[in-house]
Order: sequence, then C-alpha cells, then structure tokens
Amino acid sequence: MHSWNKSWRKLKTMVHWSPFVVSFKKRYPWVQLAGHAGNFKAGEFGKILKKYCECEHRSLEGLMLDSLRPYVPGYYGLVEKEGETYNQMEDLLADFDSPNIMDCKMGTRTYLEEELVKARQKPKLRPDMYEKMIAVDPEAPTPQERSQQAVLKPRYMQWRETLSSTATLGFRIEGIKKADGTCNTNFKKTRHREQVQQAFEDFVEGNISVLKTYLVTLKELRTALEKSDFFKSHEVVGSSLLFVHDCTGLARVWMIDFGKTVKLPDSETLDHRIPWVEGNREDGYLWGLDNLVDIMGAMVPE
Ligand SMILES: Nc1ncnc2c1ncn2[C@@H]1O[C@H](COP(=O)(O)OP(=O)(O)OP(=O)(O)O)[C@@H](O)[C@H]1O
Ligand SMILES: O=P(O)(O)O[C@@H]1[C@H](O)[C@H](O)[C@@H](OP(=O)(O)O)[C@H](OP(=O)(O)O)[C@H]1O
Repeated sequence: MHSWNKSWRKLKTMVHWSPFVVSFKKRYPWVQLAGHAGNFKAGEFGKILKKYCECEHRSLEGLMLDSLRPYVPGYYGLVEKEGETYNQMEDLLADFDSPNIMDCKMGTRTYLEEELVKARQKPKLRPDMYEKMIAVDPEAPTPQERSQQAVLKPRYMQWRETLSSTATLGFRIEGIKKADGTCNTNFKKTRHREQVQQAFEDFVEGNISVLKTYLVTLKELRTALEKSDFFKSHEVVGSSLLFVHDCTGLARVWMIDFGKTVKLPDSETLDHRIPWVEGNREDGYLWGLDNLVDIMGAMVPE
C-alpha cells in the first residue's frame, strides 16, 4: 500500500538472514520471516529499524499509551539513516537463544477498504501478482487475466485469502523458522484446520509446556484486545502475531506490523468478530484469534 515498498521484491520461499552487527554485546543473526524484502535494518542493541510508514508510526505511538502495550514491540520514534526515515522499535528476538519463530497474519481481510475503492477508481494491472498467482496455480487466472497477463491487487489478495486459511479461519501462517535453521514460508495453500494444526505441531515439536504458555498468552491477549480502546477504534488489517520460543522454555507472542492499521472516524467502533461486508470495515481479527485459541487448545492433552 505504500509507494516506497511497491517495487520491493517480496520474500518468497527464502528467509532473509540479516547478519546484523549488534553493537557492544553480542552478534546474533536477525531473521525476517515474512513481509517486504529490504524493509528492515539493524538499530542500536536490542532495536531494529523498519522503513517509515506514517500509518505504522501513528499506530505504534497510540499503542504505547494503550493497554495493549505489553503485546507490541516498544516504539522509540523516528530515526534518519543514510537519507532514509525509519520507525525504531524493539527487537523481539533479542532475549532469545536460537529462537523458533512463527508469523501468523490475523483477520479475514488482508487489504483496506480504501484500497478497494482506489482500485475501482483507478484500476492498476499487476503483472507481478499474475506471476505469483500462476506459480501457485496455473489455472487460477480468468481468461481476461490470462490475456492481460496481469491481475488487479484486490483480486490477488482475495484469491490468497480463499486459498489459505484467512477466509475460513480468520488467520493464516506466513512462515515458520526453527532453531535448527530450517525455515518454511510455503503455507499459501495451508487452509484446513488439520493442516494448520499439523504446522503448529511441527513448530512446537511436541513441547507441551511451550504450547500451554502460548495458549495462556493468547487468552490474555484476547482479554486485553477486548478491553483496549485502541483496538475498538481501529481497523486492524494485515497485522501479524509473532510467536517466539527457545530451548529455555521462554515463549512469547506479540502483535506486529501496523502498516495497515487505521483509525475509524471519531466515536465509531468495530466488533472484530462479525463478518465483513463492504462499508462496515470489520476485520475479523478476534474471530481469527478465537479459532487460533481453539486449534491450539485442542492440541493440549486433557
Ligand atoms: N519488532 C520485531 N522484532 C523482531 N522481528 C520482527 C519485528 N517486526 C517484524 N519482525 C520480523 O519481520 C517480519 C516482517 O515484519 P512485518 O510484517 O512488520 O513486515 P512488512 O514488510 O510490513 O510485512 P507485510 O508485507 O506483511 O506488510 C516478521 O515476520 C518478523 O519475522
Ligand atoms: O504474500 P504475497 O502473496 O507475496 O502478497 C503480498 C502480501 O499480501 C502483502 O501483504 C502485500 O503488501 P501490503 O500488505 O503492504 O498490501 C503485497 O502487496 P504489494 O505487492 O502491493 O506490496 C502482496 O504482494
């Protein structure tokens, strides 16, 4: 949605290992599991820099004053580096020893209503999205899309939603990286509950204590979301939950990526559970979290 990142190549099945030189204390490899390539840079120790986005800046500022504060990376404002502006935030991996990481994109909708309106007013053909589409399913494009060798962004985003578990469960796995270095970002067709559960099982590798900690945290997060003034008054689209655990048993979950988190007009609020119909701006975030809790809950033995 931001012009500066439009042209950036998306990470595909590869994880970008950024050998950040971390000042003073130790060197550790930082991992970007999903999202736009080239979006991140090392900050001072324990901090990272993400390419500036006005929406994210405003959201992080608001979140620092909200009851959701414990569930989001600490925000340290803007930084200029080599002529570029960045949002400086807490590196959530800094306290972990060889972390296992999972990114789940939350919600039933992955594009903003305003993007839909823009796409109608000024349709922009996306040959790159057509290429990504046929790489997964050569049969997916319509005859018109095939002749144009391009698709519109909302069409691509909706196709991704229905192919994955976004439409049916209200969240989807974007990537999993394990402590042994293996990494999987090939979840575009992970749609059914059983497939998602299988991926979670692989992620926690049978560690019930880690699974229980995740479950407790997700329930606490749900309670915090239900009480949060920020959450009530914002459309939260394309935001992820970042799960991180390591061999010491430390396991935490944070909300990340507020590039498409938008304030509603004053006094308007969202339910975050009811289905989206164009105009109501519902994002299905809590419905997705309910399903996530349900699936992880079913994995914990009685
Ligand atoms: N504060 C953080 N600490 C540690 N890792 C992070 C942090 N923020 C993001 N990451 C890593 O970077 C990845 C991409 O983050 P993010 O979703 O914010 O990027 P993006 O380019 O805005 O993504 P998208 O293309 O979905 O909009 C995450 O999956 C995670 O691995
Ligand atoms: O995961 P995929 O299949 O690679 O698809 C991308 C993904 O849906 C991103 O969330 C989206 O960025 P935004 O969330 O910022 O819209 C990007 O749009 P873009 O190419 O227009 O940046 C898509 O290409």
